[in-house]
Amino acid sequence: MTNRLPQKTSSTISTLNDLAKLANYSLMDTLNCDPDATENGADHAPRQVFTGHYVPVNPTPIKDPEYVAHSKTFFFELGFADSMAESPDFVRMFSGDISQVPEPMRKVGWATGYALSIYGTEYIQQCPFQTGNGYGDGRAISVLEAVINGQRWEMQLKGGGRTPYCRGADGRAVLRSSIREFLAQEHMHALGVPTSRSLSLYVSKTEKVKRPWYSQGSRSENPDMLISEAVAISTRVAPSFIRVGQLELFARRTRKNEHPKAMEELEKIVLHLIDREYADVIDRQLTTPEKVVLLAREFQRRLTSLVANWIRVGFCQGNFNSDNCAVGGFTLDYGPFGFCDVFNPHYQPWTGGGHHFSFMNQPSAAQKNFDMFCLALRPLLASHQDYLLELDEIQSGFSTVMHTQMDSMWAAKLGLDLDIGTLNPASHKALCNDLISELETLMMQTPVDYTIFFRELSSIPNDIGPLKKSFYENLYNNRAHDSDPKKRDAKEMDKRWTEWLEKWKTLLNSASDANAPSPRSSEEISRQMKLVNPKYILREWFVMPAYQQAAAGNYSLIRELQDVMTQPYAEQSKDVEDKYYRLKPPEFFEVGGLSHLSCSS
Ligand SMILES: Nc1ncnc2c1ncn2[C@@H]1O[C@H](COP(=O)(O)OP(=O)(O)OP(=O)(O)O)[C@@H](O)[C@H]1O
Ligand SMILES: [Mg+2]
Repeated sequence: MTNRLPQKTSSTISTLNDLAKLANYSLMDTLNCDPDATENGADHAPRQVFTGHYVPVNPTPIKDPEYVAHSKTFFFELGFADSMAESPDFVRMFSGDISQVPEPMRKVGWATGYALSIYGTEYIQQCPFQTGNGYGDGRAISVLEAVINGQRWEMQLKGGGRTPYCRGADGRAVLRSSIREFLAQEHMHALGVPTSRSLSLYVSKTEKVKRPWYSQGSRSENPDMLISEAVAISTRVAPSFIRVGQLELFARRTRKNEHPKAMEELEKIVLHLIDREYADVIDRQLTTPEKVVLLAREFQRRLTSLVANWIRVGFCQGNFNSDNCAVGGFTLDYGPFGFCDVFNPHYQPWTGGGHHFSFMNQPSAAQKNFDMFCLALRPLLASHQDYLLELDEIQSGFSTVMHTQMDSMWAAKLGLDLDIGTLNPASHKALCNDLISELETLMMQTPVDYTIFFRELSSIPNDIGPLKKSFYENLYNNRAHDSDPKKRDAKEMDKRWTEWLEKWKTLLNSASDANAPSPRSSEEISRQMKLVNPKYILREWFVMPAYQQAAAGNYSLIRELQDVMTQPYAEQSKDVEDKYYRLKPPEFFEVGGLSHLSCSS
């Protein structure tokens, strides 16, 4: 199994038959199948799965599927013709009916089991059997692995019906949550943040399910009604969908010696993961312990970089459990996520998510997932003390690596170069750190719109006038009652902002002074800053009208958001700017479904 298989050289895939020729099922062909599974994939009732890496299971098609959207960008990257998205056989397959797919595609999909840790604590009670054997892809079913232009991709239906891991739920996703995930994945990709991708989205014209949700304008924290919503199937695509929780499942079984093949299954999944996600950086010839240590180092690099990127763009993964943490190091599961409007380190879009998964705590949440990942690898190094020590070292170095990533992320957002050859690099770094921490305080106290603030700063304004476009005056006025005298006086605040701006400029200038190896012009700094500080962000109050209109069969806002949000760094038209480069209107604060979500499915 390798990612470098013979492939089609021509990049045009115009029909499902063209795509079928690229099918290559590495997971089903090399990993262990659950021996208790039914052969025909009609395995939809909740049950315990004791062994094996996957359960063959057929998706349940949605009734009367209708095309909603496909990602033109991703189709283009894959070499897919746009016309395919609405062609009957493609629609049939990606709305859940794989009974007629052309060979060598297979007429059976697969779901995988995984374990759950929340912020570093192992859970089994969410599993209805209290054993952890019922937990896994409850409504995500993979239907294809294909090698396209040298890259292996797995295509997975979300909302594809019940699997043995459904824990009694319906296996469905509703149109609302599917639109959110569909738009967010492609937006994140355009922002330069590693992510699963969106392929297609189809809705049922006739099939509905009930979900708890908020009544119009509700300010309550939890949903106050049940609504009936159309079901949808979106297809997401990634090199693999292996999660930290998946490694944990096999490691826990190994630790408890649950069955004779436990260790073998753990090793197999880890080696499979390396082939799927790390083949370019981990040599196939190495021994397992050597590979494991390299894997830990590389995953740590990817994970810390991912989280720094999340913070760069204002993204919060409100439910960063180990089962929502892809070991490939990309963003996975856009359920209780959100992009912050107002900068708030404690921002958490999901009411059930808790402070541990809030915006600025994501580095710690990532560390907890990394700890669980390392714990899962340990059985593979049990008889190799030296490698175990190396793993320990990597694990304990997490916060240092994370800090370095965060420092360079903030420096990039501020147009600063941490590594410039000034006379005293240590004092330069200390000045940068002071500047960043003062900025955090100011952004919080004012408060500012995170995206607009950094975008305005990217124009390197002469005074704080342009930055004030990002100030939430209404919130500021409310805080005028605050007992802290520093916050009481708007003039005092302006003064602090002005001082901060001056300090920032001094640092910018020192970075482009004559002593620097390659001084940068202001234009160049501004241009670079605009490549890391997006102008357009997928704010929840942009998405809500899109899914509301879609529920009435109008998909035009989805298309508009696809256009705008896949060029987040570009200066777009005046109309787009007026509509999408704006502070969050006061009436949207504290509104259920907009400012916070209680569940996402
Ligand atoms: N309607 C549903 N039917 C069956 N299983 C579900 C349903 N909703 C969620 N689940 C399962 O519950 C678990 C936790 O839910 P979570 O919200 O993280 O999932 P998700 O958004 O479906 O998952 P993911 O994107 O991580 O595959 C997942 O294993 C998921 O498959
Ligand atoms: Mg999930």
